[in-house]
Amino acid sequence: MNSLRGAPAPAKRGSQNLPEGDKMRDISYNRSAQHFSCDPAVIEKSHQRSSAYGLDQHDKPDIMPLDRSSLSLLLEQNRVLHAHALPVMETLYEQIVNTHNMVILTDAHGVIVHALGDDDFLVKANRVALNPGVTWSEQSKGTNAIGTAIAEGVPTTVHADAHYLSANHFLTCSAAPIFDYQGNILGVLDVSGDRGSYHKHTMALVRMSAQMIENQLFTAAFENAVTLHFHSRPEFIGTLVEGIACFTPGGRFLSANRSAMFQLGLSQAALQSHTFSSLFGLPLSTLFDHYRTAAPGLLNLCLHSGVKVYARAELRLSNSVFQHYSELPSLPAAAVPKVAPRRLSSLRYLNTGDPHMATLIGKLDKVIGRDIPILITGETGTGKELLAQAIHNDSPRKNNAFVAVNCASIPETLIESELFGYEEGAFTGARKKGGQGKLLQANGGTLFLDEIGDMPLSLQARLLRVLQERVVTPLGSTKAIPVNLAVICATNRNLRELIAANLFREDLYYRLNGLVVKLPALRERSDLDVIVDRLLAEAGNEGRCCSVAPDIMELFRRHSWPGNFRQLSNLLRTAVVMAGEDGLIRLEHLPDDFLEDVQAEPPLAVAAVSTDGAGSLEGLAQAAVRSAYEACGGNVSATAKALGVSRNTVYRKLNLR
Ligand SMILES: Nc1ncnc2c1ncn2[C@@H]1O[C@H](COP(=O)(O)OP(=O)(O)OP(=O)(O)O)[C@@H](O)[C@H]1O
Repeated sequence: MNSLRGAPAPAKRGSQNLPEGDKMRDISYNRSAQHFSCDPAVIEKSHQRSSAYGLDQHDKPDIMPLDRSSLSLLLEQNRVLHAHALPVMETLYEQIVNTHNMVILTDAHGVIVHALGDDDFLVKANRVALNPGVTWSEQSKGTNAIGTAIAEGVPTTVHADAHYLSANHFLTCSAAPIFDYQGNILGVLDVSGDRGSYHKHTMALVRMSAQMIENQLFTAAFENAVTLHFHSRPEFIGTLVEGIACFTPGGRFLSANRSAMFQLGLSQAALQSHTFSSLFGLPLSTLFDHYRTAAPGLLNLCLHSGVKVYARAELRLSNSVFQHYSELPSLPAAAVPKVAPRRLSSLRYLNTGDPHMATLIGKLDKVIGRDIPILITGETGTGKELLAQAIHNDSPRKNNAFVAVNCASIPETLIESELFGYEEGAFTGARKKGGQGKLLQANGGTLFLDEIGDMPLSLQARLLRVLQERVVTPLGSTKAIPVNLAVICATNRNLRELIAANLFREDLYYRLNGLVVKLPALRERSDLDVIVDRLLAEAGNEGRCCSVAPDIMELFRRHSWPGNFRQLSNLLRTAVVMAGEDGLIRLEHLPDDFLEDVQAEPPLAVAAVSTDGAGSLEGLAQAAVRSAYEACGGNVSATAKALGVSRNTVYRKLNLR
């Protein structure tokens, strides 16, 4: 049987033929169940069509399925739809199990591809053939949810005697079309059941499930694209209402789902002439830079309408595109893997040209994924935690938790329960249900023990046991729970000295130091220019580029940076704001305390800047303050505000007192 012959093409997405205003209404997610349930006008129109197809209400329905070879062809033709729909159908079925209902997937012509159902209803369903290979187009069965949803291109409920054929009056059915990214119907998701099982929320469930399948098909359709998930509320990212838009690696718009069109206020056709930067006012490279950081959060973007949205991007690019974007200025050719991974490496992001860092990353690359304990040393703010997160991100454990514990910041009395967890009532003040503990939270992932040198001796013994035996026994419990975790430790203290002073266990030290890497201090790094550019790009200046004046860069090179990255990053963030529209960071944009530190540094450090009196640092500072003072019409308070320094500093620099 091929009931499809002669059947009119399924409707496009309902909005496609509507004027612009109506399109927007359609994609505005009218959540009212009534909007789609058993609309009398829709049913009436469908009954007229059914009669025009020559059907009689008392006809016996055609329940013959396709023959075996046509059925396999049908399954093959709908393989992708079926693969994406199946998990969604199973979840939907879990919601309605034991309610005398079936979940049905059809192709674009209403032929059933797959059905899941309650046993008792299946018997009845068999009578009307809600089985694979049977068609439920309007031409074949008259008015019914599947066929009518296809004909109308909208979610449709057909209840009881709203069905055209009296043989189907015992049914209640809610169906939602599944569209591809061009608005063509790919198939229909339907829940059909005994009329007594009607529930007003069924349609909402079906529509949400169809939307879920659409979103999955949408992202799968753009294998080699940059996919942006966005919404004005961060909690909605990853949900059905998120906007999804795809771009070519060069930034050209490819396609958007309904929510994206609604949020952008543009139809699919209007979006075709857009690019990522025309829609979001930023170059696409912003995304690539953002995702090279070890722990990228949500992006803040601004739509061309001025609405602020949060976004998460997926950069599913081919190797060549990945290399184009990930090549770092100083990366030696030999260090670029022949076959680059398909996602951006966090470790490579940290390799900005300093040879010491390149060697360190090379060593880490070799041990990653081998569960060799890593000990990171280095001064405060050199990026120990960032490096630990990058190691985790590049490891096979990346999809599991990265749990960081700062051993110095947790009171000694709490660190045991914090790490090992506790049973209900293990100690006074213990939470009712007990606590899981960081070791168990990190199970399957990576545990980062920061400031390990500050871990109390008594706990060092317990930690050693966990690392040796790979089991955790929560406080107050006798049950040992197996754990599988990678351990990365960090310290800015000298553990050997602590061992000599009997403050750190030697056996634990040897357990933890599978590979010891020392992060260089910022003043020792040769890639300060690249680092400054990166931090400036991250600091952002409402889309404008910011740079550092050459004399200030020289100052940076000579500063000792006791706070390392933390200090530089904070300083630049403030300086970017102070520089404002100007975009060039000059002396007057640097904070007072930094200038004072620089002046207090040994003369050698300042000497290069101060070749003569006028060019001295103090001279530069005075000139900067004087020019700001003049620009502010001699107003000390305004000058101080403009420079971000205290009024006293202005007085001092200008010798006004
Ligand atoms: N390579 C880097 N590029 C950009 N930012 C960095 C880099 N390394 C560190 N930072 C930033 O510097 C700050 C300090 O980094 P992090 O906390 O990793 O340092 P740390 O060595 O663990 O510090 P502490 O010893 O004080 O705990 C963070 O804001 C981090 O994002």
